[in-house]
Amino acid sequence: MQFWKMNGAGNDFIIIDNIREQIPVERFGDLARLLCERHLSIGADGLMVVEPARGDADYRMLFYNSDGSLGEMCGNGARCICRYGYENRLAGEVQRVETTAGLVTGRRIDRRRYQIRLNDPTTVRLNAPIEVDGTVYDCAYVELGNPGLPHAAVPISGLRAYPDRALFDLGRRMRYHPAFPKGANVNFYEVTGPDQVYERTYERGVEDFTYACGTGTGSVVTVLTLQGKVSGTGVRVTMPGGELIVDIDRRGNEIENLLLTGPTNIVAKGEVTDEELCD
Ligand SMILES: N[C@H](CCC[C@H](N)C(=O)O)C(=O)O
Repeated sequence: MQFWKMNGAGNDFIIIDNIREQIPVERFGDLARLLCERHLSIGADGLMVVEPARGDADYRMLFYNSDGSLGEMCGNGARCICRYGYENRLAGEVQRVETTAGLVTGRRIDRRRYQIRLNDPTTVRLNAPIEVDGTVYDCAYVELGNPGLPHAAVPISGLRAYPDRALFDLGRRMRYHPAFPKGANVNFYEVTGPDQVYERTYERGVEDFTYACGTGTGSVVTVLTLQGKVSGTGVRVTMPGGELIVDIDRRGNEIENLLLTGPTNIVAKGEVTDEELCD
C-alpha cells in the first residue's frame, strides 16, 4: 500500500489513493486507528482516502480521524489533498473535490500554497454560552457543510499564556458538552491585532490539540466577521503549526465564500510495511 505523509500548517495526514489500492472502504476506520498511532505506526492526526467521484468532481475524499471516526470534512486535509491531486495528475490547478460535507473547490497558488473554498456555514449561533464547572464561557457554534462539521469558538483572553493542562481539560469538557449533540471541535481564540487572531484547537476524533485546524479557523473568522471584530479579508490566524489566512465574501449576514489559504508540506512518500497490518 503506497502512501504520502503530508501536513498543512502542522495538521498532519496520511493519504492513500484508493482508486489505485482498491481497499474495501469498511476497513479504513481500523486502518486509520492503526496507522495514525504515533508510537506504533506512521502517526498522523488523520487518514485521507482518495476515492472515485460519484458526481462530476475530480475525485472524492474520505476523512478519518486518528481514532478511526469518519469526519465530515477537514480544511487542512482538503488543502493537502488538492496538492496530492495536482501532483498525481488526478486534477488540474483548480479542482473540485467531493467530501462527506459537500463539494469543496481547491486552487493551487504556488508549489506549496493551496487555497480551498470551505463548505458554506449551515448553522451559525453567535451567542451560545456554555457552562463548565460553574463558569459560563462566551461561545459561538458553527457547522460547515451538510452534514455539518461542528465547531465551537471560544474567546480566551491571554490564550498564549493559558496553562496547557488547564486548557486541555477545558477543551475536553467542552468537546463532550451536552450542548453539542455531535460533539464539537473546540477552537479557543484571541484577537491579537487588526485582522490577526491566535487560535488553538482541541479536535474531536483526535482527542487532543492539533497544531492547526482549517475548518476551525474558518469558523472562528466567520464568527468574528459577523460580529464585526475583523474585516473578513486577509484575516491571519496563527496557530502553533503555522499561519492560515481566511477571506470571506458576505452579503449581509450570509457568507457567500469562505476561503482558506495556507502552506502544505509533503513529508514522505512510501510504502506501508507495518507488520501488525501486513503480516
Ligand atoms: N483539522 C481539520 C478538521 C478535522 C475535523 C475532525 N476533527 C472532526 O471533527 O471530525 C481541519 O483542518 O479542518
